[in-house]
Amino acid sequence: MDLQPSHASPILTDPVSKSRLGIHSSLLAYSQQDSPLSPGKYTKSNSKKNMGSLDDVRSNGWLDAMKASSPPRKKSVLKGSSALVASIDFDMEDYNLWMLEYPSALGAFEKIIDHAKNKKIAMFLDYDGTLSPIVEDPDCAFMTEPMRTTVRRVAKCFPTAIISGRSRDKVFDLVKLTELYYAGSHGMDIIGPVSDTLHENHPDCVKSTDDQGNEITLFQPAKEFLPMIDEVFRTLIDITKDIEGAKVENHKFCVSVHYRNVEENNWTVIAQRVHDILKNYPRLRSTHGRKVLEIRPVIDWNKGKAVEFLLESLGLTDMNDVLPIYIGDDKTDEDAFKVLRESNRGCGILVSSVRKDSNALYSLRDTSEVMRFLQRLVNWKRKQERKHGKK
Ligand SMILES: O=P(O)(O)OC[C@H]1O[C@H](O[C@H]2O[C@H](CO)[C@@H](O)[C@H](O)[C@H]2O)[C@H](O)[C@@H](O)[C@@H]1O
Repeated sequence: MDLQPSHASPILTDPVSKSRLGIHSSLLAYSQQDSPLSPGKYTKSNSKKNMGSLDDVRSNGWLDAMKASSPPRKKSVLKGSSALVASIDFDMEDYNLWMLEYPSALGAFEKIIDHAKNKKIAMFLDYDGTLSPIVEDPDCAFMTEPMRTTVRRVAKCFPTAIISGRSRDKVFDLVKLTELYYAGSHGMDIIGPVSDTLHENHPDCVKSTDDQGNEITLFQPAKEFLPMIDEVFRTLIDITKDIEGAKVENHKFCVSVHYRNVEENNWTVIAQRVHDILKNYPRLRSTHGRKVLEIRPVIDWNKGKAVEFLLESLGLTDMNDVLPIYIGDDKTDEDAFKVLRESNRGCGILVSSVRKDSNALYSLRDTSEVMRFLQRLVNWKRKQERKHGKK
């Protein structure tokens, strides 16, 4: 199977490589750590006096990453301003060139479904920026009703999971669909179907029942970090409370520190404070999302591992029978794109209206294109079923 567009895109180096973090490899596997830690024993000191010099976040690349972490707003076209019109034309040309490397999944739809024939599609969806547009207030990132209906239809046709950086509960509250599986906290909190082989490979899986009484598997590989995350969450609330616009969210196994609504000249301050707090937590690390710093446990687990886990729990690991499709917009989705690309199965679709290097194979411009792509997939599936006499 070759789903690769003719111009293969450059493969990213791991944005959170061990060497860049400067973390000893023994810290990477949660299973190698001692027994669960209790709150209060992680920090050496949270005092602002103890903080490093302001050079830190500038020299280690945090500030540059923060500035690059969300597409710039489109400038409004001033009538008569030929310079601005020229710059927008250049952006379009640049985007169109980029699309030669990452063709539109709508344009390449026939090619994609050609590979889906005689295969089971497994659908993986990110939430923010994929199913709901990016908005100023994370609490107001609602899905439209047409998108909800579309995702419900997708889930009726194909096994479907949402893999989000939000906590599982929060993303479920926003999506409100019981027809799918959910993985919250960047895949560190998964509810999937029951599978015996899964329990052999992941002895930490817990069998349980959901609210509807269905048997489910609960997998939480960072369980022992709960008290630490809770403690760092409270500390981060405290050290950012004087920064106007800063917002800290507790996502159970990770914490988000938002700076979207913080004046840009305060980004150094917020970055430096987070950076200094993390010096006291060697078992936590920070990654960059869209105008957000994500604090998470240093464990060998991410959205890519969550995709593999869910495929296994769905009994869909046979490469020849299955076409996994993953749609996402953010850096954390790159781990999932990478898993699909490196195992040469399925396809990653990056949602972006600006050029970005990615491990995805295809692109979609925005959430409305995501909805159109999903609708076309549902229509194609129903046509297939009618052709094969299924109701
Ligand atoms: O993995 P995802 O489902 O994409 O979650 C990633 C982060 O999404 C949310 O933040 C982003 O969307 C917000 C609403 O549009 C926006 O205001 C913010 O600037 C974005 O970073 C969520 O609030 C984060 O906690 C997630 O980690």
